[in-house]
Amino acid sequence: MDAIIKKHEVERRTGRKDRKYMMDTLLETADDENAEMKLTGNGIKGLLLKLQEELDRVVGLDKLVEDFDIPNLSYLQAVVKETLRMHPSLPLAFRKCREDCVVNGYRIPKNSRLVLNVYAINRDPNEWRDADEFIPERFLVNSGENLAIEPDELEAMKRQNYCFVPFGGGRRGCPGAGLAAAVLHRTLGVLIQCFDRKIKGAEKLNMEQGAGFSSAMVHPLICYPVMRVNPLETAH
Ligand code: HEM
Repeated sequence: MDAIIKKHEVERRTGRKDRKYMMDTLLETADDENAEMKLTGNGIKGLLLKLQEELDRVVGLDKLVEDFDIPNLSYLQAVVKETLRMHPSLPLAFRKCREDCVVNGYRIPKNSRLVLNVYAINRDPNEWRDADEFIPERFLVNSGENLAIEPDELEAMKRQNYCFVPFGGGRRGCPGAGLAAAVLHRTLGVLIQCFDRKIKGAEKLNMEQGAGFSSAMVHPLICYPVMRVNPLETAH
């Protein structure tokens, strides 16, 4: 993989290229400093305070977040969705075409290998307002964007015209989506409920995402947890 990336990088930089492949698009995105919103320390602080306010109001301070609390934590759900939209763990999904077909005017011959660019679909500027900005509010019911959180994830995706596909879609869509969502909400909920955090280098925080087949950050985020409330103690 390193060799393929290197070859594309060399060809791109020396202008020796007559065709553009998906790898080139991914490399361009990695190079473009405007392609990724850089969340500031203050931006993250405001977001975390909003999450803590919701958790305190809905769950309280004397018990941990539980599964049955999740439907009432709309902002937490919106943050998880917006994170998966901007940073899908698998930015590409793969298919093989079983018969000749035409999609959007493009003829796709039988047996073609297809790579679906989940990253680009989730940030399609025709579907998303300010597509490269982290705006969890877009998923809230009153956002006016018709992307509101719905109990039936697959139905919601269909209505959104498949513009939000962090778990892929169709028959080979991720079968672990429900489990992943449950674990993400509960884990993130408990972490934010119980801890504040000190971010190393918060003043020049950079959320830039690297190129590649998993969504690693270019600059790893290092946080130190600071106990905020301990519901396990408060309960006794
Ligand atoms: C945040 C967590 C996760 C994300 C973002 C994610 C995303 C994805 C994506 C994009 C695909 C490809 C779907 C497609 O080609 O249409 C996939 C496939 C798959 N995922 Fe996940 N996944 C997650 C968690 C999980 C978990 C927890 C499990 C199992 C417990 C799981 C099991 C699978 C399996 C077995 C496939 C292959 C399905 C097939 O080829 O038919 N995933 N996942």
